[in-house]
Order: sequence, then structure tokens, then C-alpha cells
Amino acid sequence: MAAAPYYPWRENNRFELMVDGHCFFPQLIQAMEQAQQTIDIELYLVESGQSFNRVFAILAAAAARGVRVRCLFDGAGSRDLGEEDRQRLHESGVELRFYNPLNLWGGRANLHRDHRKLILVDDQVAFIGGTGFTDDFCIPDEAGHCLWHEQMLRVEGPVVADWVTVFQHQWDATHRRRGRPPAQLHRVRIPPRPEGSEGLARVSLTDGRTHRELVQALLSSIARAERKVWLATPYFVPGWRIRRSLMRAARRGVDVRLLLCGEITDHPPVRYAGQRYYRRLLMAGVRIFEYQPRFLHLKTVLVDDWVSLGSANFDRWTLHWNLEANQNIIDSGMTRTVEESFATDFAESREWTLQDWRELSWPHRLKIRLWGGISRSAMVWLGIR
Ligand SMILES: O=P(O)(O)OC[C@H](O)CO
Repeated sequence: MAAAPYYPWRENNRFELMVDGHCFFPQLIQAMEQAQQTIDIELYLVESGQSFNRVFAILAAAAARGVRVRCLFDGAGSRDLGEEDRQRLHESGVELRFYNPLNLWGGRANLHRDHRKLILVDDQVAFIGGTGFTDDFCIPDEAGHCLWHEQMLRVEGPVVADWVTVFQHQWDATHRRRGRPPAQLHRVRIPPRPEGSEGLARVSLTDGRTHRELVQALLSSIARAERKVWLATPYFVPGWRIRRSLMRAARRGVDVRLLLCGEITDHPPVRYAGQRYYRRLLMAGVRIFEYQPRFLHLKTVLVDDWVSLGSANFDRWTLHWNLEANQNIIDSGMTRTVEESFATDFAESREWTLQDWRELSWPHRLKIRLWGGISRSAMVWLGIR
């Protein structure tokens, strides 16, 4: 059995947190414009539109000046990337691969998705986070806001070499997809927390078929939490282990807060399905905030001074099926920045109380029961624990 990938902590890295498309999209564009050797992109959501047109122009120009440009897009997440756009990528010299294209006869195999979001430039700079190349993420409205509230991380330093390995591995694996070995889940040894508090970074992954190291790392951090566990996700349907660890931490006095989406969401049923956990979480002392201004799409966790940011929603569904990638960080500057970002978002959120739960309207309760029941049945039917 092939060993699951294992990435140690690396020292001397530099980070920059970029909040929302109006901030990170121009930086992504600029980095790709300046590429001299390689641009490697692994993304879930990619669709035709203004943002793709801008990216295409940069990639085509890069390929024309001799930069090796590789795009690995998920076959489902990129279904709205038009045929013309695919064609012009090919024609401009960009190497293009699709992870697990949807197949009418594929059955459950269609559910395995590459959900990672990773952009590498010259093997020197990595961008990791939750974005795709869609207008909702990248193109601001007249008020200067992008519809989806998102974070991306710019990383430089030794850990980038690990991201290069991650991309290369998936690029090769996608090419020889046929005849994959059967799924076999195993535990991965989590490297111990290193000494120090600056510039430390580690690649953390899940491959739903073989390992969920990213979740193991989260659970082990929460189990050791002393002060705070703040977790942001747009799709909050976690498994019982994560719910239990959050409640245990809250009961022992840790400040546990969830930052979730409010009514502005692309999947209202998922929000209702997750709300069925609110009562027990609130009773355990977990504070729940629903972000109001826009669609909150962040996937960020802060446990004391440990930060994890990337593609993982920590919901049962995607952890079971997907490839996910997060950057785990210990760095005092990043801790402060992430803390401030959470504080800003909490201030723009509605906080739930047990009183709110008791006073919920019956139509709302009905939706929670309906979508909660459907979600539970789907998990049982698909054998998701
Ligand atoms: O899967 P995410 O978290 O990248 O979000 C994309 C949505 O699934 C699109 O509906």
C-alpha cells in the first residue's frame, strides 16, 4: 500500500492574507504576468466570464513568451467553462487537464472531486485559499465588493516546494486516472507542533479515498486548544467527531465560535441541514455567527495561534469524496491578521442565541427538518460516516 503523503513543518516562510477578490485577483494577475518559467493552476470552480477572459489573456501571453502553463481543473467545477474557452486555452499552448470529468455511466465515481485551490508561479510563490476563476469571486460590483466573501493566502518560502510536489503529483495522477487502486482509508501521522512562533508552515491534505490528514490535524489542534477555536465555513455539515470536539472545547471554557453564511448562500438546503446542529452546539457554549452582507465562502480556522486556510469546508460530504488542500501556519503576524479578519466579520454577523432557536418560526423548523432528514438519509445511503 502506498504511504499517504506526509508533509512536515517548514521554517522561514512569509505569508500575506488577502481578503476578497478586489484584493487578491489583481495580485494573482500581477504574479502570473510576471511569471518567467511556470504557472501551475489547480482549481475547482472555473467558468467563462470576465474574470476568465482576464486570466486567459495573461496565460496565453505567458505561454507565448515560453512560460510552461498547466491548468488542472475539476471536471464538475469547470462545467461552465465553455467549449470555446477550452479550445482557446489549448490553441494558445496552455496544457489543460480535467480531473474526473462527469460521466453519465460513472455512478458514484462522479462524486470524487478535486476541490483544491492552488496557484503556483515559478515554483516560488503559492496562492492557496477558497477562490475559483468566476466573476462572483473576482469581479467587484459598483460598490467595490465581490459577491462572494473570500480569502486567499500568498505564501513564499521553503513550503512552496511542497506545494509544487502536491501539484505535480495530482497532475500526473490525473493523466493516468484509469485503473485507480481501490479506496483504502488510513491514518497519517501528524507531525508534532514545532518550537517557535514565526514563519512555520505545513501542507495539509485530504484525499477522500485514502486519508483525511487535514481533519486529523484539525481535531488534534482543537483537542489542545486553550483560548480559542474560531472556524469559518460556508457549508457547515460536519461529522460527529468535529462537532464533539467543538462542544468539548467550549465546555472546558475555550472561546469557540463558528462563522457561517446567512441567508445569502448558493445552497440554502445545506444551510438548513447544518442548522439542525445549532441547538446542541449553543447549549454546549459554542457561539454561532451568520455573516449578513454577502455570501461568506471562507474556509479558515484559528485555534489559539494555529491557522489553517484553504479549500476544506469540513463538511462530511466533501471530506468523504474530495481532494482538499490547506496551508497550516504558526506565525504571530498571521495569527493577528486572521484574528482581526474574524473580528471584522463577527461584527457584520447575526449571532444566534438559544432564545432565537426557541422562537424559530414553524416554516423555518420544517425546512431544517426536511433538509436535515434528506442530508442524513443521503449520508446513510452513501455510507458516509
Ligand atoms: O465547493 P466550494 O466550497 O469551493 O464552493 C463552490 C460551491 O460548491 C459552488 O456551488
